[in-house]
Amino acid sequence: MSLRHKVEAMTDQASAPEPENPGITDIPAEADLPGKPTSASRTTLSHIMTHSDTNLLGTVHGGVIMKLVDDAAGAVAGRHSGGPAVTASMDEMAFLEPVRVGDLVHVKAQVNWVGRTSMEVGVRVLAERWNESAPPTQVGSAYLVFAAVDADGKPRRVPPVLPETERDKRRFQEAQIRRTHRLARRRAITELRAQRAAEGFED
Ligand SMILES: CCCCCCCCCCCCCCCC(=O)SCCNC(=O)CCNC(=O)[C@H](O)C(C)(C)COP(=O)(O)OP(=O)(O)OC[C@H]1O[C@@H](n2cnc3c(N)ncnc32)[C@H](O)[C@@H]1OP(=O)(O)O
Repeated sequence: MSLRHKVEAMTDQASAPEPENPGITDIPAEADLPGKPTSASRTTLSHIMTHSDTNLLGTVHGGVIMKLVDDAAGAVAGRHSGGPAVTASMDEMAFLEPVRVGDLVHVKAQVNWVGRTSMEVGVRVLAERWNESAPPTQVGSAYLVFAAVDADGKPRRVPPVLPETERDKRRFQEAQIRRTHRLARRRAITELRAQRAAEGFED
């Protein structure tokens, strides 16, 4: 599938009629998947940071945090979709405070939004000293898109997510904004590349 076709195949959640897409595992229209509440798959992954997690500066490596973020988000996506799901993208990974050896890190993840075969998972990273009773502080956040896949690695349908609280509803709406921006950015870049190629520029 060409990039242009892929971008155009990325549609918004369940609002538009389902386009033909032979790449997606076929589920009969009548077999509408029942929605799942946000809380059903919300997950927290906790991990104590040790010396093996540090970078050359002595603080915890960003890649260690990103691995935990991917793991927690993957568990949420797997739970929500009822099977395997793969990371399609990770964006807006923010590191707000350094994390240190001896910090107990909590990675909290939930499904913010779902499309046809993809899910946006929002993640908050909190840290607290392992031996103090002070409340944890937020040290990072990220948004990841996961695609649910079948045994052949092909995208498969995911159940709708049912936001429960006002915070869930706000996150759902914000995720739709990010989705729109992802699509617009990819489309603009694809069109720019096509235009440059048509004008004879070589990369
Ligand atoms: C009960 C069970 C419990 C299970 C409990 C399990 C617990 C377990 C815990 C551990 C969890 C570890 C989690 C690690 C997770 C990895 O580390 S996975 C490894 C890294 N990732 C990969 O290898 C993925 C490689 N990429 C691919 O396989 C394919 O590109 C993909 C992602 C399947 C997409 O395939 P495609 O042919 O491009 O399909 P396409 O129809 O165009 O796109 C499918 C959907 O993805 C979206 N999409 C595709 N690309 C992008 C992109 N770049 N950005 C945003 N969205 C995108 C599309 O918009 C579309 O969404 P919908 O409109 O259908 O909603």
